[in-house]
Amino acid sequence: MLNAQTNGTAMLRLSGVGKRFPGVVALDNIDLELRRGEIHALLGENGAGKSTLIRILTGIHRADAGHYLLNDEPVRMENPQMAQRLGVSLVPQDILMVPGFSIGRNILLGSESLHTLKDRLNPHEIEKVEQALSRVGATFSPHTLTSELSVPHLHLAQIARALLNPGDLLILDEPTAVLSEHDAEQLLDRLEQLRDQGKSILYVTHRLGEVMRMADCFTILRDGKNVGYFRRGEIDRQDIVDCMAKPGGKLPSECAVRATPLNINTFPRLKVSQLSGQQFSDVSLHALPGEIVGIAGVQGAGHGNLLRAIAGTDPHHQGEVMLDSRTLSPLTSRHALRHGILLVPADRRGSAIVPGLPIRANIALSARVRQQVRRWGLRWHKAERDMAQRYVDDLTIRPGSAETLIGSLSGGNQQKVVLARALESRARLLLIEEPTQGVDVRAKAEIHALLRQAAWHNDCTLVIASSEFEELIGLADRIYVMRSGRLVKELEGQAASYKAILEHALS
Ligand SMILES: Nc1ncnc2c1ncn2[C@@H]1O[C@H](COP(=O)(O)OP(=O)(O)OP(=O)(O)O)[C@@H](O)[C@H]1O
Repeated sequence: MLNAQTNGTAMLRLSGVGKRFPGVVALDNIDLELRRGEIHALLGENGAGKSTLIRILTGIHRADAGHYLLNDEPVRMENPQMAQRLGVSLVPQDILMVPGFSIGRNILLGSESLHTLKDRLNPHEIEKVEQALSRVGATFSPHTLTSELSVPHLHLAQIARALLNPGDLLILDEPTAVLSEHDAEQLLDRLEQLRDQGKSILYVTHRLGEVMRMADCFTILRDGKNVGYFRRGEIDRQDIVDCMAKPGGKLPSECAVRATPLNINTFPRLKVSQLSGQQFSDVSLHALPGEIVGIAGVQGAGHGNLLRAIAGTDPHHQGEVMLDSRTLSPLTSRHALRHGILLVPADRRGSAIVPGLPIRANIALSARVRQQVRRWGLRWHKAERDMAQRYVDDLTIRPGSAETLIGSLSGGNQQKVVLARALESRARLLLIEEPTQGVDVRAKAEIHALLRQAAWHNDCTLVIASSEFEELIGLADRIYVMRSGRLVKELEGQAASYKAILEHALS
């Protein structure tokens, strides 16, 4: 066990680490020191090299160059098991769970008792998992199958797994990207406790508020290079953004104003009446043509389930959904899609990309997109390429060619491609869960600009479910607050403050 005396000494030292992928230098000559009892923020735009560095530290990738000292001993991390043995714990960006197993088995994977029958945990193990789950605020049972849980719940379970027996070096890759503010807060408190116990924490996030609050030092990567190391107090939020951005890059304006006001006397594009389904009940709401409507809720509030039911992907028990004054019956995903309702789910990377296809083909996976780029009824490759390249440029997707395989993009850049597909589909109603999870500050502003453009200029109605309330305040014309499966408040204009949303979402 570490003690206060060892705090501040180096736990890990990297020098000259490099990694190349075909056509990309992902990491170039990186030096990094992680000290005991410190939270070290690793920051950078999408594609800067953060996940690659983490994969090297945890034995998932091998570095092409450089040295790695752990506790002053040179190591060559052969695989993730070795990293775990040496006390390096990881909360990955993607969900890494065995699909048919219960959450309990997934959390204990590799350390279950030998006497345990298949998929049966003994009472001691169940208690251990329950404690691990409750430590991160999760309320579901250890027996729940992974297939029954939402994406945020799966992430919470992964965090619980890493915190069960955290090694001396804990690495977290965007752990709060899909968590509600409440759960994120709880995690940050827990990390501060672990730091006080002498653990070293390497923390990757695009939520700069989090690291401004708790990080002791910051390393900033840009295009695979280490462009800055700062101690707390030496740098503020704006300096970080400036340091992360490529020279000459500019954030799109976030404070745009709608050119023509919404016509509140027109018939709603979407009208939901007394809809009940899995984890929500008796929901009535409406959205006008060209309106951006937010549904705010903490994780588990049911806002994601509601969106999926409106899109016909999840079943509903009662109530109806009308699009442009026509009742959608039957309310199936195929039917909804035919009428121009498109869902962008939270698990975009898991469910919405084909890794072996280029960006261009991934955007054109949607039949609605393919219709836009046809000539004389045939697929028109040039139009498809030009369309995809436009999004690559507008959303600064990197590497910057529409022909790049999507599987080789960083997580945030993959998210941008999935959103590009939704925007290009020219839907009448776009239902988006957590539109900017895992994307950097610049891309966030770019995505907001494109969403506004879709609503204001292309007459698309947007319903956005998010647990990031500040995002909704900046983006939505009106916000419904959802709590425990019910809409509890509708807020608009000045009344839609962060405090008001939080009060209704939690009380
Ligand atoms: N398996 C791979 N094959 C080819 N290129 C890759 C692979 N993994 C990453 N890259 C490339 O390496 C660079 C760094 O990617 P990385 O995932 O480390 O970025 P990141 O900083 O973690 O981004 P994000 O914030 O979006 O997660 C990117 O240009 C990416 O396209």
